[in-house]
Amino acid sequence: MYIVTAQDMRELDRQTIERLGIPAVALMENAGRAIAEEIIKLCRRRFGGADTSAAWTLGTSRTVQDGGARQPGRTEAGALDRSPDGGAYSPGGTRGDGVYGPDGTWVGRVYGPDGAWAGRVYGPDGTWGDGVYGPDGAWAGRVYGPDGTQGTGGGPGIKRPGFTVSGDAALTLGRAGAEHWLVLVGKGNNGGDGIAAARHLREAGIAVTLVYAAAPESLAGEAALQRDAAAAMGLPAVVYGRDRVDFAACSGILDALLGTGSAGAPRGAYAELIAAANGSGKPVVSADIPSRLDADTGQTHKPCIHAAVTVCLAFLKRGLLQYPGAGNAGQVVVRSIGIPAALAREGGGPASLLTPEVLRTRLQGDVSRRRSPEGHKGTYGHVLLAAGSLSMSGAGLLAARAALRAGCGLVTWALPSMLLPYVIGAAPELMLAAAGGENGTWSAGTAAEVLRLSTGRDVTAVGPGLGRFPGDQEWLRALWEGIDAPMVIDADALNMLADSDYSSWTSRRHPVILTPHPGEMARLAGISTAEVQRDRIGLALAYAREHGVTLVLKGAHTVVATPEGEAYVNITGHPGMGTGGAGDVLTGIIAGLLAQGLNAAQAAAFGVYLHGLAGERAARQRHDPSALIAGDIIEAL
Ligand SMILES: NC(=O)C1=CN([C@@H]2O[C@H](COP(=O)(O)OP(=O)(O)OC[C@H]3O[C@@H](n4cnc5c(N)ncnc54)[C@H](OP(=O)(O)O)[C@@H]3O)[C@@H](O)[C@H]2O)[C@@H](O)CC1
Ligand SMILES: Nc1ncnc2c1ncn2[C@@H]1O[C@H](COP(=O)(O)OP(=O)(O)O)[C@@H](O)[C@H]1O
Ligand SMILES: [K+]
Repeated sequence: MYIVTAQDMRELDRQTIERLGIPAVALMENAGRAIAEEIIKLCRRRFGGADTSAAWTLGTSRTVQDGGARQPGRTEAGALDRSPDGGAYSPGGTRGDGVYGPDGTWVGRVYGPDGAWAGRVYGPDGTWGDGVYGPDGAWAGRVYGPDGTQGTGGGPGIKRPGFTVSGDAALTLGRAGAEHWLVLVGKGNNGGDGIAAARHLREAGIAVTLVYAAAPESLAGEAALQRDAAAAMGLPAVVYGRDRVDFAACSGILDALLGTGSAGAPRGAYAELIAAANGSGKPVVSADIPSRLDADTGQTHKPCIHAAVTVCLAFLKRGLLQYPGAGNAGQVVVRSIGIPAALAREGGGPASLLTPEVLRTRLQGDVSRRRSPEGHKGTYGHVLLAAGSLSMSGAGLLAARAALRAGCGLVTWALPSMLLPYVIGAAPELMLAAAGGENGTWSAGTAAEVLRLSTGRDVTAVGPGLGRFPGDQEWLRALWEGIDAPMVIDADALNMLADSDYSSWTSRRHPVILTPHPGEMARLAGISTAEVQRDRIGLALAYAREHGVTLVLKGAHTVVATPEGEAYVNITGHPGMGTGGAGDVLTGIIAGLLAQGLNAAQAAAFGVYLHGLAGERAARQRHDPSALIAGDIIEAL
């Protein structure tokens, strides 16, 4: 899934319209339909799947895969469901709508292999009874078996006749009459998308009222065409500031005020409508992006819409992945509107969301972690780790153990000799090597020993728990220039780099992966942490390209950027991972993957993805995610 800037989007739009000859209004129609469909899904979800109108077409079920393991909580194909506890799976991997957890709370819905909503729950034998009831006795919806049979009263299925007719299930809502949506319309194309959606909602029997932020006469182009079509259909419309808008009476709000063409803080009526929508307590669905979120950086202007769902059109916008904006977007659903992905590829490969599919296809990585039947420890590579000091020996231990759990064959951990007796036995699988440092700290003179130890090793990782010491920049330079294998550089070793003019060092034959958290990134780039966070994707891309390194900019939605100008944004992981040592674990994982032969981009991307997944898994095993500690991530790998 591609991630684009507003400028990329305008260019892709232009090419679709000019090169392919697809009229702009056709794209807007597609956008409107997609938004309406997502609103209808939201309406169904709100009633726990009790809506039966679409049930007469059969959904399919799918198993959500994450590189081999089933992954509850992430709907991969369309929706970025960030709730780690979003779904319940049957042993067969199917999940239904209206599924209730043991505590009586609704746990979510299921998507089929084609990305279509499966809608209902299947029993282990493939049949389903007429009603599924939650623990509180409320009816949770009806279920069809994979063969199209539907049971009654919990009994086995009744075969339906061979001839069936189905309607437009995606635009059908059984209890549509109970809904009334306000559609907030800006004067640009975002507003045009909203009006097109309103027409489709109306067709589905949902009452809509258009609320124009500006005089309707100010709309131009395709948006004006939509305005006229809506008027010709008799859609009720009011103008904010002139007519009364009753937020209390509506059941939901479509935010089509401002999209990728907007800039700065919202003005006048726009600001008032955004504040009123946020304060209404009603679910808000945003068209493309929440109004006044910066589509490129994720910065939010005041006020900015807080959406329950964002229906992002064509391609994922960068700002939807970057905080704070990501926190305003709710569930993000990316919907096609007829702009071919091939155009995005031609345009030089923008950033991608890090999914198993992207790992396999764009990065061409083997994410199976398969072992060869005739493999042995030598097959899977040897990591040398230079890490740990008296007050931070645990950082080295975490990184070393994580490398082993990532599957590499051997790990040698070089550490100050004074610490050696204390860590012997802490992880018996490790090999230990003393590298100077009688007082438990590193010294510049240990460079020669680390270089000697690196000979014949597949990768060297330096940094976790290293500390700073006199002459450390020259120490790192010696390793940089002398180690004839890929390197992973983390923690204090990054601070050494930040204090050095390392672009003047002899360039390396083998790749370097830097894994800074935002504070370390700030030092590397010579800017403030706030500036780093302002545009993480843009900064990572620029830094990786300029310095010829693979950069892993850590933090929520870690960005991996390559020297060739590609970026990957990861969405596995969760806030429980904000705990000391979690980054050391990542360093170990990436080094372990490099040792097994993955290239720098593959190891960084797959490492970040796995690290997040393991963190999610580990958190589920705790009573509360905040109890997670870094070692748990290793155990969950
Ligand atoms: N084929 C297509 O066309 C496709 C279009 N698509 C859709 O179009 C959207 C982009 O549309 P867009 O470029 O028209 O810009 P948009 O976001 O509606 O806003 C511009 C308007 O807002 C105004 N305005 C700006 N800043 C403001 C502020 N701070 N406070 C208040 N007002 C402000 C500005 O007014 P002005 O400053 O000119 O007075 C101008 O009138 C995109 O997000 C997607 O939804 C997609 O479906 C793909 C196909
Ligand atoms: N909110 C979050 N969501 C996802 N991942 C997170 C979150 N907070 C922290 N992490 C991950 O945890 C790790 C923390 O690394 P770092 O700050 O270097 O910790 P340490 O230096 O203690 O090892 C990073 O990989 C980061 O991406
Ligand atoms: K919007």
